[in-house]
Amino acid sequence: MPTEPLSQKDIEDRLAELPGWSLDGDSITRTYRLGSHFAATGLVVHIAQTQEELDHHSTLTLGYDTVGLTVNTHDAGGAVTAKDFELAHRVEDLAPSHGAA
Ligand SMILES: C[C@H](O)[C@H](O)[C@H]1CNC2=NC(N)=NC(=O)C2=N1
Repeated sequence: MPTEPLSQKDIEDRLAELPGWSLDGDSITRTYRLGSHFAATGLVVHIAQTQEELDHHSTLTLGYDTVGLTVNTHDAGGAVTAKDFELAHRVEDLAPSHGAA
């Protein structure tokens, strides 16, 4: 997976395919709402497993019933790369099984 920084247009085009995700400074970010604190915690664990598989890690924020992700690519100097979108798509695929909205 390439780690070249993506252009602003490429980022915007890719975000258009990811409802709920947005650009926050030099990172992409999404907050999921869950049905309970326990469900939110379970989602965090599942995301952590996926991040280990990808060897690509976001900053995860666990709230009462929310999970926030904020990610960019350290190896690209903190720019947004295709690896960040790969993680975003993987999380989008697994979040519904936790009842995430
Ligand atoms: C050594 C290890 O493979 C690298 O440090 C990985 C770990 N997780 C990572 N996560 C993120 N977000 N960006 C990286 O560049 C990165 N690099």
